[in-house]
Amino acid sequence: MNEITPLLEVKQLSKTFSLSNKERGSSKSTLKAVNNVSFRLYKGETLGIVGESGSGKSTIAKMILQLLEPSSGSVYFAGEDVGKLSKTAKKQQKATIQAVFQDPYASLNPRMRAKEIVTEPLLIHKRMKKAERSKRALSLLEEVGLGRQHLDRYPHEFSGGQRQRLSIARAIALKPDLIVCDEAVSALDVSTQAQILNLLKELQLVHGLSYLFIAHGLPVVKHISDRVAIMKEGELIEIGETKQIFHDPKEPYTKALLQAVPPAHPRDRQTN
Ligand SMILES: Nc1ncnc2c1ncn2[C@@H]1O[C@H](COP(=O)(O)OP(=O)(O)OP(=O)(O)O)[C@@H](O)[C@H]1O
Repeated sequence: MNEITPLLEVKQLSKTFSLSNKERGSSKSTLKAVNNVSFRLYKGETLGIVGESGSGKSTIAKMILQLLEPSSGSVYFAGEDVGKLSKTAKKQQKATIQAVFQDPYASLNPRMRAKEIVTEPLLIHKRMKKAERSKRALSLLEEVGLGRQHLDRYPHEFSGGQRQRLSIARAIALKPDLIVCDEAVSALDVSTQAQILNLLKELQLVHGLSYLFIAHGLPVVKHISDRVAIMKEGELIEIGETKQIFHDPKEPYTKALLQAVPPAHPRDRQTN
């Protein structure tokens, strides 16, 4: 990868879902969840992706994380077409792209202790022996502002913000290049949101991480994003420097989003 090769490049990415009869009345039909989306993300950069619920943000995230096959288009990582990699290369690449989701209750195994949760990726990718992993567990927790006293706790023994710190510790365990944050702070109250955003920024500086930061409202992405992309009904309708998007938006839809008090997402009812 040379200096100008983007870390991540999404080219004309589309995803169409077939809907069953039940979902769409009597006739079978399809839904274009993502339509011809292209963008680039560079090393050390944060790209915010904002759009209302159903605009296709998570579907893009899933295609980048190789959890969903694109219907057409490609995802390039460090200049390589992910769809064309061998099975082994794909597995290796998966380790370099990690994710933090909105609901740590759903993404953290309730029966695992914090020390096991944060080091499980190292076990899966056979990166370390047991003794080394225990040491790493503590350093990972410390990196996200938790401590020795948290090592043996289960997810339900943490607050919402602490659980998200745990998700972040797990996401950085394999020293990835990119973290996809899909509504990662949406369920948290405003002050906890700010703390988690600050933590993400610190980790970005220390580890040279890139973030794809997905949210349904613009305020959340304002202080973390270098650039912001706006999604509407599966299409990327505007992309620009954060300053430009906030102070000189081109699209009427972006202007409307800026004026809107973002509606509470149905999943945002969890309190800290
Ligand atoms: N597996 C699936 N089968 C059928 N339709 C799907 C599937 N996954 C997503 N969709 C539909 O695709 C569209 C885009 O969904 P997506 O989850 O990507 O949106 P989003 O912008 O992330 O919204 P949210 O913030 O609510 O998660 C929606 O209409 C959704 O119902």
